[in-house]
Amino acid sequence: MKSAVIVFPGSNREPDAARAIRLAGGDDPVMVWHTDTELPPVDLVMIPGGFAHGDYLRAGAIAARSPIMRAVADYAARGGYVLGVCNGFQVLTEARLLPGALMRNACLTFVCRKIRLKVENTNAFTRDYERGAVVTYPCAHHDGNYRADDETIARLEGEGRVALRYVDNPNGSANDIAGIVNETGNVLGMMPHPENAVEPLLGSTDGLPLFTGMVASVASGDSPELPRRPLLDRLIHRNVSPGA
Ligand SMILES: NC(=O)CC[C@H](N)C(=O)O
Repeated sequence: MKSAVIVFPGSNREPDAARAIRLAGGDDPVMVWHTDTELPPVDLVMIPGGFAHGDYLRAGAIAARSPIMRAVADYAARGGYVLGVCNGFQVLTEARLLPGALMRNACLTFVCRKIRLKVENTNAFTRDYERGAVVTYPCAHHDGNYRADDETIARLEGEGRVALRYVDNPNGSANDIAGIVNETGNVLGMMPHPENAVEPLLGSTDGLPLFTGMVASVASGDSPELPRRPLLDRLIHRNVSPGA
Protein backbone atom coordinates (compact mmCIF):
# COMPACT_ATOMS: atom_id res chain seq x y z
CA MET A 1 0.00 0.00 0.00
CA LYS A 2 1.35 3.38 -1.01
CA SER A 3 0.44 6.26 1.27
CA ALA A 4 1.04 9.94 1.90
CA VAL A 5 1.20 11.59 5.32
CA ILE A 6 0.40 15.29 5.28
CA VAL A 7 2.69 17.46 7.40
CA PHE A 8 1.79 20.95 8.68
CA PRO A 9 3.90 23.27 10.84
CA GLY A 10 3.12 21.85 14.28
CA SER A 11 2.24 18.28 13.24
CA ASN A 12 4.00 15.90 15.61
CA ARG A 13 2.67 12.39 15.10
CA GLU A 14 3.81 11.84 11.51
CA PRO A 15 6.64 9.46 12.53
CA ASP A 16 4.13 7.40 14.55
CA ALA A 17 1.75 7.35 11.58
CA ALA A 18 4.54 6.17 9.30
CA ARG A 19 5.60 3.45 11.73
CA ALA A 20 2.04 2.12 12.09
CA ILE A 21 1.60 2.01 8.31
CA ARG A 22 4.89 0.12 7.92
CA LEU A 23 4.04 -2.33 10.72
CA ALA A 24 0.75 -3.11 8.94
CA GLY A 25 2.63 -4.01 5.77
CA GLY A 26 2.36 -0.69 3.91
CA ASP A 27 5.27 0.91 2.07
CA ASP A 28 7.18 3.71 3.74
CA PRO A 29 4.80 6.68 3.35
CA VAL A 30 5.68 9.81 1.42
CA MET A 31 5.71 12.89 3.69
CA VAL A 32 3.85 15.71 1.92
CA TRP A 33 4.34 19.30 3.08
CA HIS A 34 1.24 21.47 3.48
CA THR A 35 2.27 23.95 0.77
CA ASP A 36 2.39 21.26 -1.91
CA THR A 37 -0.47 21.39 -4.38
CA GLU A 38 -0.46 17.78 -5.56
CA LEU A 39 -0.47 14.36 -3.99
CA PRO A 40 1.76 11.57 -5.23
CA PRO A 41 -0.10 8.50 -6.58
CA VAL A 42 -1.15 6.78 -3.35
CA ASP A 43 -3.78 4.40 -1.97
CA LEU A 44 -4.23 6.26 1.32
CA VAL A 45 -3.76 9.78 2.65
CA MET A 46 -3.23 10.16 6.38
CA ILE A 47 -3.49 13.43 8.30
CA PRO A 48 -1.63 12.89 11.57
CA GLY A 49 -1.99 14.30 15.04
CA GLY A 50 -0.35 17.40 16.42
CA PHE A 51 -0.93 21.10 16.72
CA ALA A 52 -0.97 22.41 13.17
CA HIS A 53 -0.29 26.15 13.21
CA GLY A 54 -0.34 25.99 17.01
CA ASP A 55 -4.11 25.35 17.04
CA TYR A 56 -4.55 29.10 16.50
CA LEU A 57 -8.04 30.38 15.53
CA ARG A 58 -9.47 26.89 16.06
CA ALA A 59 -7.63 23.57 15.97
CA GLY A 60 -7.28 22.59 12.30
CA ALA A 61 -8.79 25.82 10.91
CA ILE A 62 -5.65 27.22 9.29
CA ALA A 63 -4.42 23.82 8.14
CA ALA A 64 -7.77 23.16 6.43
CA ARG A 65 -7.04 26.12 4.13
CA SER A 66 -3.58 24.87 3.13
CA PRO A 67 -2.85 24.36 -0.58
CA ILE A 68 -2.53 20.59 -0.13
CA MET A 69 -6.06 20.31 1.27
CA ARG A 70 -7.56 21.08 -2.15
CA ALA A 71 -5.72 18.04 -3.49
CA VAL A 72 -6.89 15.97 -0.49
CA ALA A 73 -10.51 17.07 -1.08
CA ASP A 74 -10.26 16.09 -4.78
CA TYR A 75 -8.70 12.78 -3.82
CA ALA A 76 -11.50 12.08 -1.32
CA ALA A 77 -14.15 13.09 -3.86
CA ARG A 78 -12.72 10.49 -6.24
CA GLY A 79 -13.14 7.85 -3.52
CA GLY A 80 -9.56 7.75 -2.21
CA TYR A 81 -9.12 6.63 1.39
CA VAL A 82 -8.36 9.42 3.87
CA LEU A 83 -7.65 8.87 7.58
CA GLY A 84 -7.45 11.81 9.98
CA VAL A 85 -6.36 11.16 13.55
CA CYS A 86 -6.85 13.71 16.35
CA ASN A 87 -5.56 16.96 14.83
CA GLY A 88 -6.19 15.22 11.50
CA PHE A 89 -9.86 14.77 12.45
CA GLN A 90 -10.00 18.46 13.39
CA VAL A 91 -8.52 19.38 9.99
CA LEU A 92 -11.05 17.16 8.17
CA THR A 93 -14.03 18.78 9.92
CA GLU A 94 -12.63 22.27 9.33
CA ALA A 95 -12.12 21.35 5.66
CA ARG A 96 -15.74 20.10 5.57
CA LEU A 97 -14.70 16.65 4.46
CA LEU A 98 -16.48 15.43 7.58
CA PRO A 99 -19.49 17.04 9.28
CA GLY A 100 -19.54 18.64 12.72
CA ALA A 101 -16.82 20.25 14.82
CA LEU A 102 -14.37 19.38 17.58
CA MET A 103 -14.96 21.76 20.47
CA ARG A 104 -13.04 22.29 23.73
CA ASN A 105 -13.18 19.23 26.02
CA ALA A 106 -16.10 19.51 28.44
CA CYS A 107 -13.66 19.18 31.38
CA LEU A 108 -11.71 22.17 29.95
CA THR A 109 -8.39 20.36 30.40
CA PHE A 110 -6.05 18.47 28.11
CA VAL A 111 -6.89 14.77 28.36
CA CYS A 112 -3.94 12.41 27.92
CA ARG A 113 -4.57 8.81 28.88
CA LYS A 114 -5.61 5.40 27.62
CA ILE A 115 -9.29 5.09 26.87
CA ARG A 116 -11.62 2.31 25.86
CA LEU A 117 -13.57 2.46 22.62
CA LYS A 118 -16.25 0.33 21.09
CA VAL A 119 -16.00 -0.53 17.40
CA GLU A 120 -19.53 0.37 16.38
CA ASN A 121 -19.43 -0.48 12.71
CA THR A 122 -17.12 -2.46 10.50
CA ASN A 123 -16.25 -0.57 7.36
CA ALA A 124 -13.31 -0.19 4.98
CA PHE A 125 -11.17 0.99 7.90
CA THR A 126 -12.44 -1.12 10.80
CA ARG A 127 -12.95 -4.39 8.88
CA ASP A 128 -10.20 -6.20 10.86
CA TYR A 129 -12.15 -5.76 14.13
CA GLU A 130 -15.18 -7.68 15.31
CA ARG A 131 -18.19 -5.42 15.38
CA GLY A 132 -18.78 -4.46 19.03
CA ALA A 133 -15.17 -5.13 20.04
CA VAL A 134 -13.85 -2.93 22.86
CA VAL A 135 -10.31 -1.67 22.20
CA THR A 136 -7.86 0.53 24.08
CA TYR A 137 -6.08 3.43 22.40
CA PRO A 138 -4.40 6.47 23.95
CA CYS A 139 -5.97 9.89 23.55
CA ALA A 140 -4.22 13.27 23.87
CA HIS A 141 -6.21 16.38 23.08
CA HIS A 142 -7.89 19.49 24.42
CA ASP A 143 -10.41 19.90 21.61
CA GLY A 144 -12.01 16.49 21.21
CA ASN A 145 -15.61 17.25 22.09
CA TYR A 146 -17.46 16.20 18.92
CA ARG A 147 -20.51 18.34 18.22
CA ALA A 148 -23.00 18.60 15.36
CA ASP A 149 -26.62 19.65 15.02
CA ASP A 150 -29.27 17.10 15.96
CA GLU A 151 -30.12 16.29 12.35
CA THR A 152 -26.47 15.54 11.50
CA ILE A 153 -26.06 13.33 14.58
CA ALA A 154 -29.25 11.46 13.66
CA ARG A 155 -27.96 10.95 10.12
CA LEU A 156 -24.58 9.70 11.32
CA GLU A 157 -26.30 7.23 13.63
CA GLY A 158 -28.99 6.19 11.13
CA GLU A 159 -26.49 5.62 8.33
CA GLY A 160 -24.09 3.60 10.49
CA ARG A 161 -21.38 6.21 10.14
CA VAL A 162 -20.28 6.25 13.78
CA ALA A 163 -17.22 4.02 13.51
CA LEU A 164 -15.97 4.27 17.11
CA ARG A 165 -17.65 5.25 20.35
CA TYR A 166 -16.13 6.02 23.76
CA VAL A 167 -16.89 3.58 26.55
CA ASP A 168 -15.86 6.21 29.11
CA ASN A 169 -16.37 9.52 27.33
CA PRO A 170 -13.30 11.70 28.15
CA ASN A 171 -14.37 14.94 26.48
CA GLY A 172 -18.15 15.33 26.41
CA SER A 173 -18.63 14.31 22.75
CA ALA A 174 -22.23 14.01 21.60
CA ASN A 175 -23.44 10.40 21.70
CA ASP A 176 -19.93 9.39 22.91
CA ILE A 177 -18.75 9.71 19.31
CA ALA A 178 -15.01 9.09 18.88
CA GLY A 179 -14.82 8.53 15.12
CA ILE A 180 -17.02 8.96 12.04
CA VAL A 181 -16.90 8.29 8.32
CA ASN A 182 -18.15 10.46 5.48
CA GLU A 183 -21.23 9.63 3.38
CA THR A 184 -19.28 7.45 0.98
CA GLY A 185 -17.29 5.68 3.69
CA ASN A 186 -13.82 6.52 2.34
CA VAL A 187 -12.92 9.27 4.86
CA LEU A 188 -12.51 8.40 8.56
CA GLY A 189 -11.80 10.92 11.31
CA MET A 190 -11.16 9.92 14.91
CA MET A 191 -9.79 11.59 18.03
CA PRO A 192 -7.98 8.66 19.76
CA HIS A 193 -4.61 7.48 18.45
CA PRO A 194 -4.53 3.98 16.93
CA GLU A 195 -0.99 4.68 15.64
CA ASN A 196 0.17 4.82 19.28
CA ALA A 197 -1.22 1.36 20.03
CA VAL A 198 0.56 -0.80 17.50
CA GLU A 199 3.21 -2.70 19.46
CA PRO A 200 3.50 -4.21 22.97
CA LEU A 201 6.11 -1.67 24.02
CA LEU A 202 3.43 1.03 23.64
CA GLY A 203 1.11 -0.82 26.03
CA SER A 204 -1.45 -1.90 23.45
CA THR A 205 -1.56 -3.42 20.00
CA ASP A 206 -5.27 -2.67 19.62
CA GLY A 207 -4.64 0.00 16.97
CA LEU A 208 -2.84 -2.28 14.52
CA PRO A 209 -6.01 -3.84 13.02
CA LEU A 210 -7.09 -0.38 11.86
CA PHE A 211 -3.96 -0.17 9.72
CA THR A 212 -4.05 -3.79 8.53
CA GLY A 213 -7.73 -3.24 7.66
CA MET A 214 -6.86 -0.28 5.46
CA VAL A 215 -4.10 -2.30 3.78
CA ALA A 216 -6.65 -5.08 3.15
CA SER A 217 -9.23 -2.63 1.76
CA VAL A 218 -6.67 -1.22 -0.64
CA ALA A 219 -5.52 -4.71 -1.65
CA SER A 220 -9.08 -5.85 -2.35
CA GLY A 221 -9.73 -2.77 -4.49
CA ASP A 222 -12.87 -1.90 -2.61
CA SER A 223 -14.82 -2.85 0.46
CA PRO A 224 -18.28 -4.36 0.13
CA GLU A 225 -18.98 -2.99 3.59
CA LEU A 226 -18.71 0.67 2.68
CA PRO A 227 -22.05 2.18 3.68
CA ARG A 228 -24.16 3.28 0.71
CA ARG A 229 -21.29 3.98 -1.61
CA PRO A 230 -22.78 5.16 -4.92
CA LEU A 231 -22.01 2.97 -7.91
CA LEU A 232 -20.41 5.84 -9.83
CA ASP A 233 -18.05 6.52 -6.95
CA ARG A 234 -17.00 2.91 -6.81
CA LEU A 235 -16.24 2.87 -10.53
CA ILE A 236 -14.28 6.12 -10.36
CA HIS A 237 -12.33 4.81 -7.39
CA ARG A 238 -11.33 1.70 -9.33
CA ASN A 239 -9.96 3.88 -12.11
CA VAL A 240 -7.97 6.29 -10.00
CA SER A 241 -6.58 4.18 -7.19
CA PRO A 242 -3.29 2.50 -8.15
CA GLY A 243 -4.00 -0.17 -5.55
CA ALA A 244 -7.42 -0.96 -6.98
N1 LIG B 1 -2.66 14.87 19.70
C1 LIG B 1 -3.19 15.76 18.93
O1 LIG B 1 -3.33 15.58 17.72
C2 LIG B 1 -3.67 17.04 19.55
C3 LIG B 1 -4.91 17.54 18.90
C4 LIG B 1 -5.28 18.97 19.15
N2 LIG B 1 -4.36 19.88 18.68
C5 LIG B 1 -5.82 19.17 20.53
O2 LIG B 1 -5.08 19.24 21.50
O3 LIG B 1 -7.01 19.21 20.62
